[in-house]
Amino acid sequence: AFLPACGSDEESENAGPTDGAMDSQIQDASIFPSWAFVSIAEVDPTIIVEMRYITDHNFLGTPVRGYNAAKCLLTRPAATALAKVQTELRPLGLSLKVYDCYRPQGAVDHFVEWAKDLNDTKMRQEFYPTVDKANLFRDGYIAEKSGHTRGSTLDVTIVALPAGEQEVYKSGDALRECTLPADQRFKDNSLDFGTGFDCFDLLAHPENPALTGPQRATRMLLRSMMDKYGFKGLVEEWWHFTLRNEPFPKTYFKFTID
Ligand SMILES: C[C@@H](N)C(=O)N[C@H](C)C(=O)O
Ligand SMILES: [Zn+2]
Repeated sequence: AFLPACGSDEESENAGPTDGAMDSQIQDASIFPSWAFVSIAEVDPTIIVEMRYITDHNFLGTPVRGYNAAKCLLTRPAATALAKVQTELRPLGLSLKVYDCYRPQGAVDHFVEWAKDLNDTKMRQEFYPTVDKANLFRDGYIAEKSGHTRGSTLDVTIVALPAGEQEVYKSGDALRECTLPADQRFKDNSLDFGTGFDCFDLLAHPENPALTGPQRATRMLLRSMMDKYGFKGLVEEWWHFTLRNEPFPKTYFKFTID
């Protein structure tokens, strides 16, 4: 049987504990461990799921390997903690919306292959308008060993209810910079966090001083709610969170999302 890749070199914000309660139980990271993972829809069906990497509307401009179903899979402790955040947000007329959850290692490998082709800048205008493609990994916007692959990391935003309409992206549509004001960039139904999702830019850094007061407050709301239930943010991306006490801090899973 395949033994999972293990190691601790990962995005610095995501360094987990040195050992995980469940790591030693993993036999084969290529097989879906249903005892350890769950679809968020089964835990809280009110959380909006908009898995971007199964679509063309992402920084590659093409569906990513390993995403065969639009499911948000998370480890059970991460899913339970996320449902608690949702329970606090709902009475405020707000809901979480997830863009990415568990990410198979094959998908990360696809990101790495894409990054090597510096001529493929199809989606640059929207997703990394000011950063050289060659620097996206170096600058911390994408990780070769990602917390997502350990199953307790997710990309998430907040939507006001009832959820507003969204634009539908079709391959080849004109792109607009993710750093533009909310009424000029891609029309997501998210609250205004100052940038779009997967906006690889200094403006996506949670503490960027150029944000307006309301944008800062929206980021603080998400971060404080996620923090309250055990998630830690990332310095480069306002949407990315990892469960601090993640059950598999050393296991990079390979199973596909089916
Ligand atoms: C690619 C982006 N959504 C993301 O999740 N970035 C972090 C750094 C990662 O790849 O783990
Ligand atoms: Zn992420």
